[in-house]
Amino acid sequence: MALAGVRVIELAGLAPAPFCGMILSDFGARVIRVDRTKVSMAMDSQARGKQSVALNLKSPQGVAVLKKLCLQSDVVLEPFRKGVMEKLGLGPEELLKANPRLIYARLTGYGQSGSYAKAAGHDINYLAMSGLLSMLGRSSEKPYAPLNLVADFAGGGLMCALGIVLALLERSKSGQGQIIDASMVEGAAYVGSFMWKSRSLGLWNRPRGENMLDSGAPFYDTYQTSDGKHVAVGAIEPQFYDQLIKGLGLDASSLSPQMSTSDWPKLRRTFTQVFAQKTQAEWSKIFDGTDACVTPVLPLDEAGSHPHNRERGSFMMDAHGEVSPRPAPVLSRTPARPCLSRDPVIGEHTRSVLEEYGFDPAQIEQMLSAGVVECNEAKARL
Ligand SMILES: C[C@H](CCC[C@H](C)C(=O)SCCNC(=O)CCNC(=O)[C@H](O)C(C)(C)COP(=O)(O)OP(=O)(O)OC[C@H]1O[C@@H](n2cnc3c(N)ncnc32)[C@H](O)[C@@H]1OP(=O)(O)O)[C@H]1CC[C@H]2[C@@H]3[C@H](O)C[C@@H]4C[C@H](O)CC[C@]4(C)[C@H]3C[C@H](O)[C@]12C
Repeated sequence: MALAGVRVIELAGLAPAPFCGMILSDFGARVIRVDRTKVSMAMDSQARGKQSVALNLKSPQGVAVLKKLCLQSDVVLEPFRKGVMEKLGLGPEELLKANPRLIYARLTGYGQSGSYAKAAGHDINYLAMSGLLSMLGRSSEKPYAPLNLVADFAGGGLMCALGIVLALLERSKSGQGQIIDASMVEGAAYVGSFMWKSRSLGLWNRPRGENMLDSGAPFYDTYQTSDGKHVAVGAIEPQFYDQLIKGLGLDASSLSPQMSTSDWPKLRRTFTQVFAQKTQAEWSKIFDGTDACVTPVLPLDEAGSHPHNRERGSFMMDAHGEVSPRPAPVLSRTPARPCLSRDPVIGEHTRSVLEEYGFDPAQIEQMLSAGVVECNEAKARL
């Protein structure tokens, strides 16, 4: 796998950093998640392939353990508010001095500088600060955050993984590590570069929800079908739009021109009425195999069984029968090989990892009784 041999220490966080760690793990990195002690249940739903070490970083010995782990690792990934790691004596200066090859990835909302750097926040706040949230939502409605996809995952976890891979690539030439300041505001904004750079094309001149790609255009929207399901329509180019009109059984000469924005509400009403006359499956029968750009809106539990996705194996099932997306993209020689067994129990690998990183059994026992570390191998066997 592409990242085989790369060792990552991931400090347990909420959603973006776990996703970043899971990507690295799916593509072959060894990811050790450092959890807090005295936590009853792991809240990391993106723990695939990771190991868990439970370590109390509020004790000097716990900090020393983390330093030792980082000394023999390639990447440390931290998801805390600015200043938390420094307060623990685990700041980048300290860790990079000990291991100059270390890649120190800091995944935060607002970045490591600026007046918001220390403020709490979540996806919706970062998306708002990126400028993008102002563009999301239907006409005459307030801005709407599309789940926590854009800042937490696209601009956060994924962008941080890109930073780590870039830093690993660069290290193969320079031999040196570096610090990654991954701000979700900036990552989200960067993912949205098209929106900035296409303003000159007039793509966003109209109010929110009234432009071509923000649900303003009737040929770029979703419609309800007679069985209460939905289809997605993305027929932008004239040759594809013609096929949409044909599939809907409409007469093009009786409709206003596709790009006549003032006629869009009327056209939308027509499309709404027509789509409501057949079931989703009936529309699929009509549009599959055409270039009309009409697809069913699939719920999560149907996406995996759609023939196209099944043919490609786009979704996979783990040992517990849970279906989730196969890692993307697909690399021809060194594809991801995601772990299919269960997620780790908190502290399941404390003992084995510490032994591997050079702690002797007596030291581990002492740390266990002092509450510096926690081992839960037994719980994992239940
Ligand atoms: C699934 C839900 C997730 C939703 C995602 C949400 C939409 C997001 O946007 S996530 C992105 C959040 N932002 C960031 O990650 C940016 C960077 N980070 C931060 O800004 C902050 O970390 C913070 C704002 C996110 C959190 O601030 P906080 O003050 O809590 O923490 P920090 O200042 O960073 O300091 C960390 C302190 O912890 C110490 N630490 C760390 N590791 C250790 C260790 N190993 N040992 C000892 N100490 C450690 C560190 O030293 C710091 O200490 P100090 O403060 O003293 O310096 C989930 C969101 C909410 C969840 C639910 C909720 O938790 C309630 C229930 C809990 C229950 O257990 C399970 C069910 C819940 C309902 C739970 C369910 C889900 O998980 C959630 C819904």
